[in-house]
Amino acid sequence: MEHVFLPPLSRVAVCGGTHGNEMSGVYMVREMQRQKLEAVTTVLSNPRAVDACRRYIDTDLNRCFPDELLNAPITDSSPYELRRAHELNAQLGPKGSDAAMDLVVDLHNTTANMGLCFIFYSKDWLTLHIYKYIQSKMASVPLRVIQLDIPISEAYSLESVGKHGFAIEVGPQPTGVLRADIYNMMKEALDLTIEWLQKFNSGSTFEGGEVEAYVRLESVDYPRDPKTGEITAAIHPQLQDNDFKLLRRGDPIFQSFSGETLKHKGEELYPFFVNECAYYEKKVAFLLARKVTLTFPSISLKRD
Ligand SMILES: N[C@@H](Cc1ccccc1)C(=O)O
Ligand SMILES: CCCCCC(=O)O
Ligand SMILES: [Zn+2]
Repeated sequence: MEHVFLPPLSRVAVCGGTHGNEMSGVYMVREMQRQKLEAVTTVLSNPRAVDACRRYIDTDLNRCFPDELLNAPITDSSPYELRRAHELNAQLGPKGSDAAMDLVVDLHNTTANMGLCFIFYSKDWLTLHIYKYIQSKMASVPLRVIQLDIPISEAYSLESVGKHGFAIEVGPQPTGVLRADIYNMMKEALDLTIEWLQKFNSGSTFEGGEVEAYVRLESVDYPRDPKTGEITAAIHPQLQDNDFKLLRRGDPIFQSFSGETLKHKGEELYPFFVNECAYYEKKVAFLLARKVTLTFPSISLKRD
C-alpha cells in the first residue's frame, strides 16, 4: 500500500460525558481540565445529562451527528441534545470542513463485557495506527477495534465531526458507577494515544501492517410480546459476558421467561455490546460482527 503523508495532528479534542452516566470519561475529562493540559482540547459533551447522571435528557446525543441533523434548523421545540450537537459541531467541526479538529477522541463506557475497544468509521488509517501502537504497549488487556461501515455523511456519533476520530469504549462498568480498573484502562489508552500523536508530530514514521478488526454487521433484538413490546426473554447465561467469543449456529442466545432456550440460527459471527443497558430502548440485545483483517499503509508527517 502507498505510504500516507499527513499534516501535523495539532488540534486534538478529548470528549467525555457524551453519555452523562458513563463515568470514566466524565471524571477523565474533569481531571484533564483540572490539569489545564495545553496540547488537548477537553470537552464535557453533555453537561446537563452529566448533572442528571443520565445517558441523555431528550435524545441520545451520540445519534445527533448525521449531516442531515447537523443541517436541520434548531427551533424552540428541538431536543436539547440536537441543539448541543450543533454547538459541538461548531466547536469541534464543522464536520467535513478544513476548520475541523484534526482528531476527536470520544470516551464511552459500556455495561457489556467488552474490555477496551476502539470504534471508528471507514478507512481511517490513523485510528488503526494508534490502535496497533496501543496493542503493542497494553499486551495484557483485552483490546479490540470495531469498524462501522457507514459513510461519514451518515456517521451519527460525536467523533465523526473531526478530520479523524474514534471512540474509546471500555466495559463492563454499570452506568452511574466509576470502577478504577475500567478508568485505568481508559486512561492508559488515552495516554498512549497522546504519546503516539507526539511521536507522529515530531516526525516518526509508523510502519504499515494489519490488524484483526470486527466489522459491525447486524443487531439482534430481544424476543418481545407483539402486543406490549415487552421483552419475553433474557440474554442466555452462555452468551452473557462472552462478547467477541464466536457465536455458532445452534448456540443459546436467549432464555425465555417460560424456560425455553432460544438458539442462534444465523451464520457464525462475533457478538458484542451483549446486554448493553442503553440498548434495550434501541431494540438491541447484542450486535454481531465479522472478524476481518484490515491492512493499512505506513504513515508519516507531511513536510511542506
Ligand atoms: N456506546 C456507543 C458506541 C459508539 C461509539 C462511536 C460510534 C458509534 C457507536 C454508542 O452507542 O453511542
Ligand atoms: C458499534 C456501535 C453500534 C451502535 C448501535 C447500532 O449500530 O445499532
Ligand atoms: Zn456512550
